[in-house]
Amino acid sequence: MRPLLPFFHSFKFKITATVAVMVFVAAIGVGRVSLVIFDVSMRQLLAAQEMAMLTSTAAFIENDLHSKRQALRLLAEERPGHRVGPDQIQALLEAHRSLRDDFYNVTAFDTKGKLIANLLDRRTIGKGNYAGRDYFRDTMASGAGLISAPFRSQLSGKPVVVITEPMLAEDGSIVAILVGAVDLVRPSFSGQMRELDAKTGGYLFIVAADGTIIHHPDRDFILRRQPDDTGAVIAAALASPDGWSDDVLDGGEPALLVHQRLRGVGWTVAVSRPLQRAFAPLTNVRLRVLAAITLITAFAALLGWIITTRLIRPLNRLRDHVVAIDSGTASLAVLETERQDEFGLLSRAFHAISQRRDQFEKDLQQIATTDALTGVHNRRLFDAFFPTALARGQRNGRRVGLAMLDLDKFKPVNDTHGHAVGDAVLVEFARRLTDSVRASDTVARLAGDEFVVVFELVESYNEAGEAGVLGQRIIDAMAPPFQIGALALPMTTSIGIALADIAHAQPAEVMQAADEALYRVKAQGRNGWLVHDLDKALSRPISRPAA
Ligand SMILES: Nc1nc2c(ncn2[C@@H]2O[C@H](COP(=O)(O)OP(=O)(O)OP(=O)(O)O)[C@@H](O)[C@H]2O)c(=O)[nH]1
Repeated sequence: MRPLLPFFHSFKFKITATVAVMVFVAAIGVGRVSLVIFDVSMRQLLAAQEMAMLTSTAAFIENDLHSKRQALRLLAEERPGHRVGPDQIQALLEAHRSLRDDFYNVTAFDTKGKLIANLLDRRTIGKGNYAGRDYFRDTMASGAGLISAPFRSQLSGKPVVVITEPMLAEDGSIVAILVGAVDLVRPSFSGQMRELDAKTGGYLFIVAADGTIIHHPDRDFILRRQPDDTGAVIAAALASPDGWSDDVLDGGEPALLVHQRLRGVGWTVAVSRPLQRAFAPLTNVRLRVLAAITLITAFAALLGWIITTRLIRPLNRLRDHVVAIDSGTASLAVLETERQDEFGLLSRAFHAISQRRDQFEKDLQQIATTDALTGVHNRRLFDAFFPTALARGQRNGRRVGLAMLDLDKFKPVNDTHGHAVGDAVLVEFARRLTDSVRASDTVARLAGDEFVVVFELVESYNEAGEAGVLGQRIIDAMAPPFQIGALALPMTTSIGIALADIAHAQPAEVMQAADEALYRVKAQGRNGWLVHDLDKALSRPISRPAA
């Protein structure tokens, strides 16, 4: 399993995370703005709905009041005869008992304010005087019917509004005033209003222009003027003829208030709904928007992942190429792509850098393994190469030979002609040595005037002979004097050759054998070669005297 940490550090993950975060932020932003717009529109829509319902309720109440006035007016016009007395009016009222559908009670007063008829209770006739009542005085003064302000009835003790209608004589003078009382606790329109209350989850109330409550679901509020609990709501309802607001506190809770004024009577009908319930659909929408944002973000992350995976494919290929080149399973050529995008540029740049580095490594290798003076291999290369050459020979069944060479009497050259001439002699020696061996043989300078040649023998049945040929060829190559400037220096070399044993030979052993052979040639007068065969079958050291 791949470790998790590199995954989180991966370019793909970072891009995907960036895309997801950007989409999330954008979705949140768009979502919020949309929600605000939606919220405002929704509030306006809800308020408009409420207003439409309220308008129909207001129309219903106005119609109801109108029909009540109409009923009283018709009654007033049914004046019984020329001389109208209390008994006739009482009889008239009792003949229209259906008035109780519209009114809690209907009474009649004479022009002095004396009660002369009572549909509900005859016994009160003649008792009390109502001349001081506003509705009586105003009706007498104007000669026209009216709808009173709300008050508590002296007769019934109920909170009422009364509708008045003067009964006129033929000459137009007022004979009596008919008064229909509407019970505010049980008005005939209350059924309609209760229905409205239930529908809205809030409540409906009616308030007079002076703030006196005419209708309220809490009966204790009726006839009270702006009680503390609902004061703010009532003040807001009275503030304008009609409209809505959603920043009113009703009983400490934010409420949506919609209100409309009844033109005929100046009352205000209003609905108050707790905002939380009114805007419950908004909460649902918010949750849905949140779910949508989560889905969009997840989708964007997935899309980002897929796209990034596709986009960075060339980068992965480039990485694979670099890994393959590094492990030696591919050549630098795989980096030479035709792509024209950034990955193509990067790949070609890698190719150029790698080529330069390769060349540099080769140069470095060359410098590290070449003898600076003579240009042949140096000791470092020999030390690394010789054991592998031996092993390869053992694998292939080919014997390996090692010739160890040392210039004879080189010190006097230095001493006599100087170090520079000595250097030139070494260079010339190396050149002749290289020319006299096969291209497949390896020449190296170990130190000072010591050189070696590593060679693989071809004629396996006559290795010693072949080695001798090589030795002699080198001796012959050195025979002509070394021409160094004007100097012609006669130089010779001594050569010790060791033939490695195929089965067992170790580098040190072979080197020692070659060294011993060289020592023996030196001891025998130099300028010659000697072969030392390490093979058990050919244990007899073969030597040839120097020519
Ligand atoms: N010019 C020059 N001389 C070097 C260099 N390296 C070593 N030498 C000298 O090479 C000489 C090697 O001398 P030897 O091999 O010990 O002695 P020789 O005179 O060759 O005697 P034999 O080998 O016994 O014949 C020494 O004088 C070193 O100072 C070099 O790079 N350039």
